[in-house]
Amino acid sequence: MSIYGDYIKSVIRTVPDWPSPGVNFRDITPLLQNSSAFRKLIDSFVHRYQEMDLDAIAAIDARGFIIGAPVAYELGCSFVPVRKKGKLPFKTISQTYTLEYGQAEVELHSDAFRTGDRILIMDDLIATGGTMLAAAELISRSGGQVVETAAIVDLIELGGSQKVREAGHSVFAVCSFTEDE
Ligand SMILES: O=P(O)(O)OC[C@H]1O[C@H](OP(=O)(O)OP(=O)(O)O)[C@H](O)[C@@H]1O
Ligand SMILES: Nc1ncnc2[nH]cnc12
Repeated sequence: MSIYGDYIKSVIRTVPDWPSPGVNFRDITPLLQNSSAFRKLIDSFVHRYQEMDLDAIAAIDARGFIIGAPVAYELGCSFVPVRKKGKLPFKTISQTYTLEYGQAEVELHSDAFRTGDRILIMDDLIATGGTMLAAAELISRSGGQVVETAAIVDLIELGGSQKVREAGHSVFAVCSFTEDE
């Protein structure tokens, strides 16, 4: 959690029963609309990672791009998109993962990193952890070193961040939500 964690959390909106009954959707659009909150969010990440000697930020399609690009710009490191299947034009490596219903696939350009590059993976939110784990697997397979995985929100009760940690990766989240919040 960052020093701005409680404030950032207070500007995230919960939309009950969206996109389906029983889901509490954690909507970051009010946070993005609030320039002061968005600046604090990006500054939190920059502060945490400025001494970590990162080579690149690998951000996950689509909401991960919103935070990954400004953080890469501020840190002066590369920005690498981890995209949903079928969006990247060059040679790709891909990783399938399990969603609540069915499977999905993320892809990375095969020349995105050099062996040993220090990579931070960024996404807006960790729920079951499937997306973050698939991205980490892709980075590792392409020779990158996953320094940390980072998100704005951790839905702790869904167990995703725990799974990512059990796979050997460090996890940083600016704030977290329990189901009843
Ligand atoms: O931890 P998980 O259970 O894998 O879920 C988290 C992922 O789900 C959401 O993305 P979504 O696939 O809805 O795509 P979007 O960013 O394009 O909205 C979110 O942005 C994360 O990437
Ligand atoms: N509850 C949730 N809120 C926002 N994004 C999500 N992605 C997966 N689960 C989510």
